[in-house]
Amino acid sequence: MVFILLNYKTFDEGTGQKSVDIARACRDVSESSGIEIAVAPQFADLFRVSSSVDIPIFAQHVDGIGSGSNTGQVYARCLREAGATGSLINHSEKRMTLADIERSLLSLYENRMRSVVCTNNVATTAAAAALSPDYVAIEPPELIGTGVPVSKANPGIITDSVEAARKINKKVIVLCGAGISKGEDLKAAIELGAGGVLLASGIIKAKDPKVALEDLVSLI
Ligand SMILES: O=C(CO)COP(=O)(O)O
Repeated sequence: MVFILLNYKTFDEGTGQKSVDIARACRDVSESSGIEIAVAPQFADLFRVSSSVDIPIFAQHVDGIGSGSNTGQVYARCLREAGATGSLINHSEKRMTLADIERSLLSLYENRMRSVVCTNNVATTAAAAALSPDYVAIEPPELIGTGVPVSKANPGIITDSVEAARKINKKVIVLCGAGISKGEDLKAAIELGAGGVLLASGIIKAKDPKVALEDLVSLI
C-alpha cells in the first residue's frame, strides 16, 4: 500500500488554522483515491489538527527522553496525547547522532507509534534500517525544496536504498523525498521500489494544495 507523508516544516502556508485546512485536503484526497496520506504539522498544531481531522498525524521530530527533567525536549507520550500516531526522526533539517536516533525510536516503540527515519544517502539508509523503524525515507539534501524530483534526478539512490534496506531488514519500507510534487514523480518512485513518498513544498506552497494532491495521486 502506497504511503504519502506531507511534512509541513515551518511554512506559513501550513501554520495555525491553515494546518487544519491542508489536513482536510489530505483527508478528502485520501478518501477519494484510497491512498493513505498522513500529515506532519508543527508541534504546536498537532492537537488542533488531530481534533479536527481523522487522518494519521506525525510529529516532525521526537527526542528519546521519558518523563522527567527535560526542559524543551519533545516527549513521545505527549505527542501521542496530542493525537500524533508517529514521528519523523533525523530529518536533514533536524539531524541527530545514530545513538540519539535509536533512543528516539525506542520512545516511539514504547508508545506504539510509527517511525520514519530520514536519511541522506545509501549508507545511512542501511544504518537506519538496522534499527528497524517502520520506514526509512531517503532524501538527498541537495534536492530538498528545489522542485527537482529525486525520482528523476537521482533514481539510483532510490533503487540502491531499497536494496540496501532489504538486505538488512526486509520489513523496513523505503520512502523517498525531495522535489516530489507531481503524479509522475510518485509513479516513478513506486516503480523504483519505494513504498511511498515524503514531500513538503510542492503541496504546502501550491496555490491550491487539494488540486496539487489530486495530481500527485492521479497516476497510481
Ligand atoms: O524535506 C522534504 C520532506 O521532508 C522534502 O521537501 P520538498 O518536498 O520541499 O523538496
